[in-house]
Amino acid sequence: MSQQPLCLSLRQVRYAVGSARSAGGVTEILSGVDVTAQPGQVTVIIGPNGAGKTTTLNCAQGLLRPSAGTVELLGEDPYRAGADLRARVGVMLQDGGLPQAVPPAVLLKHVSRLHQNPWPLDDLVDRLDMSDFLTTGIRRLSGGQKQRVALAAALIGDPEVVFLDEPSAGLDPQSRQVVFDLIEQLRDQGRGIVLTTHLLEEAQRLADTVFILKDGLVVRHGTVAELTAAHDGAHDDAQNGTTGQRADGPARRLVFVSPRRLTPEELHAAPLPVQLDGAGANQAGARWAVSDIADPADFGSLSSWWQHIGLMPSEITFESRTLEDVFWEVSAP
Ligand SMILES: Nc1ncnc2c1ncn2[C@@H]1O[C@H](COP(=O)(O)OP(=O)(O)OP(=O)(O)O)[C@@H](O)[C@H]1O
Repeated sequence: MSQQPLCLSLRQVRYAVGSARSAGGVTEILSGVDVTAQPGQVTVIIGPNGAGKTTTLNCAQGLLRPSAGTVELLGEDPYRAGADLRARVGVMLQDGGLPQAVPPAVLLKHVSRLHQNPWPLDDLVDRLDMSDFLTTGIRRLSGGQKQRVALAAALIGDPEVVFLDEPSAGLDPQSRQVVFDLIEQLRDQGRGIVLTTHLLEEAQRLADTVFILKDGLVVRHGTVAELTAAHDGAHDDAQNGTTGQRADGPARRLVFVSPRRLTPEELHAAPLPVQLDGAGANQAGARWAVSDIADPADFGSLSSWWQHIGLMPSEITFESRTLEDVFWEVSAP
């Protein structure tokens, strides 16, 4: 990865709730998180529910004070910094946090007046395709429309760094495209964008750098190409983050269709991790994925396994390895 100045750095950030004297004791939510972001890049944080993504963003924005570690946002400690830093940062929270009684036009004009060099409102309305509902009370807007208002509110101050917590949650494909295009424009303008998402296709498409969080720790990080390569340049951040890479070159994902259900014993005997593809069920006709086929020996061992269990797949296809494959590898218990 190129070494540019950072717009955000979290080093060994810990965050705990509760106290030793309370009934539940202390619960550590972040256990030493390292995340960095550069201007002109989209940095994506992914991880299962409860991994600590929102808590990481909250520490990065100065909304929470870490119990240990350091946070620098545009060179300052965001928890102690004043209004000057806040004016350079845009934030779109997961629950929007929008006032319900006013229409978007009133809200955005008000927020715009709080900034010295606001983004021209007409341009933002145009880019986010908001003109149809600009004068409707926010309470009456659909989830996707509210989402776009929240994004506009995060951008109206013309920020250098933008935090977006699940920006495309609840959006239909067309609105999602509008938001994706805008995120790409923000990146091209040299802003730093840090976002969380559960949509791994979205992460794969937008991310310059991905951080995968699990149980309050970054378990892997790198570019999408690094994370999905056979011999990857991605960084294993936790001891258990390694995936046992072997050969150089692009890794492939093999998908086979099983004409019958596979037993737990058969799956246990597989030479490589075999997982149901997507949300499929273990039944006749199920699609099974093997996510890290790096050389012919892998294919040979799979073939021996099929022979051993007496299974003739009705279909075999190779696909490129995706971020979703990496996600499943590192999020397996
Ligand atoms: N103030 C708090 N007190 C107790 N537990 C908390 C608190 N804040 C967060 N948690 C817990 O910490 C864990 C991480 O929460 P966080 O919201 O950061 O996860 P997340 O990765 O953003 O999850 P999701 O994908 O569901 O949005 C969760 O188990 C959550 O319940």
